[in-house]
Amino acid sequence: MTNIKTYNAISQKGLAYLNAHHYDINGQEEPKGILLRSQNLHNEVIPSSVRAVVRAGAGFNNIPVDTLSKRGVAVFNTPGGNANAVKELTIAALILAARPVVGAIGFANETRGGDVSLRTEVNKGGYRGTELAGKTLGVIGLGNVGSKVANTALALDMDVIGYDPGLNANTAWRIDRHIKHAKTVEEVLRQSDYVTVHIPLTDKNKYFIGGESIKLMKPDAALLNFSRGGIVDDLAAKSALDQDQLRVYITDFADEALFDHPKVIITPHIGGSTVEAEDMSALMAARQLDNYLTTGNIVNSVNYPDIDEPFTTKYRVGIIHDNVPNMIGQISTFFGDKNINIEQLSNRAVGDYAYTLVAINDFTIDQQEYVKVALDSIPHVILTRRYVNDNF
Ligand SMILES: NC(=O)c1ccc[n+]([C@@H]2O[C@H](COP(=O)([O-])OP(=O)(O)OC[C@H]3O[C@@H](n4cnc5c(N)ncnc54)[C@H](O)[C@@H]3O)[C@@H](O)[C@H]2O)c1
Ligand SMILES: O=C(O)[C@H](O)COP(=O)(O)O
Repeated sequence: MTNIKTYNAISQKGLAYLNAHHYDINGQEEPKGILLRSQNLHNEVIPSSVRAVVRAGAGFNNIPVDTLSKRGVAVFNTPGGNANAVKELTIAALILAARPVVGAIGFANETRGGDVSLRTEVNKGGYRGTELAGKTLGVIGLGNVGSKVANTALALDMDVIGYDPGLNANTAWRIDRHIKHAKTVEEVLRQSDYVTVHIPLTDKNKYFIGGESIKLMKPDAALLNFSRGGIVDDLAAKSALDQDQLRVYITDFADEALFDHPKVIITPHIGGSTVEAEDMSALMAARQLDNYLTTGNIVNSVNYPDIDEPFTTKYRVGIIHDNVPNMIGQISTFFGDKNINIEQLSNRAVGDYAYTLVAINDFTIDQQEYVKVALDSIPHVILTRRYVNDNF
């Protein structure tokens, strides 16, 4: 059986899917795949047997993607699998930023003894809040999470302004037409009463919201970070709170520097922690992993191009290679040399890498051995794998 190594608590739905498809979970064999959530893989030794690493979740900054790409290991995530969960918690955070709910609960518990209702009624004035309706929400990053937050905020009668230079024709349709599109992040920061960040942690996005950005915000604005620690400069946020340049900071990422600050609310990275989101992300991850290992189809990869074709021939050969000229010519020549008929050839490239999937019906053992050696000898080929269709 093919062994899959897991890290973190992976929902039973995903594990059951793999079990039902004849995988062993954390068995004795060298693993062919790794399934994980937030475990930091940067310092782990990843066995040479591993062909795929799948993140049940959105953020993949915990995975050494560049190193794995050079080794021919496909890395996947599960976009959108937990977006609704993060949206709901972000909306809760907006309400916590508008109404002093946390303090009010503490106050209610302190009024025990004597005439409770009289004391709460006399003193509740200290817990008056404001309403979200009519205020402006700035959303930085309008991907799976940000687009849902933005659309929901409209339903709360907020005005919404969004910023995402990476939107394309496929992703822009998710966003309600009443959302104003900002050309610069500065526009969002200046105009918003609430700013929420939903972007990945990359080298470019490290401290995307720092001291200078916070200075552009209204002094009574609220800042929300349900993306990743390190996207907002927590020390800059703390300093702005201390100098009344920011009203409240709510983050899903604990930081020693922020503990016990009266204007900070910290949650322990629970944005995606709902039963539904964990089930959905694990199931997506398990399906994508099985699909890749058994058919060579790549869906939701973060390092290689997606190719998702029905497996209608007896064999396929998947070739991961650098995105350089003349690869398809060289690959098909070797098949032609041995008189192997190619039924279909799919090729896509993204960034530095490309993927070629060759579909074949008649493929003798001799031909298979020749093709493997020949393809591996082509400069810029990173990995070749053969897939056999059991249903054929
Ligand atoms: N708190 C949690 O538990 C939790 C759960 C899910 C996701 N996340 C985090 O939230 C991030 C976003 O999740 P998602 O599912 O929406 O991802 P996504 O990939 O669907 O969307 C990210 C969007 O950010 C945009 N973007 C990237 N850099 C930007 C920048 N500098 N300025 C503006 N836009 C930028 C991209 O174009 C993309 O549209 C994830 O990368 C992850 O780190 C956290
Ligand atoms: O990027 C994500 O999907 C979230 O941060 C969720 O992380 P988790 O799987 O560790 O809860």
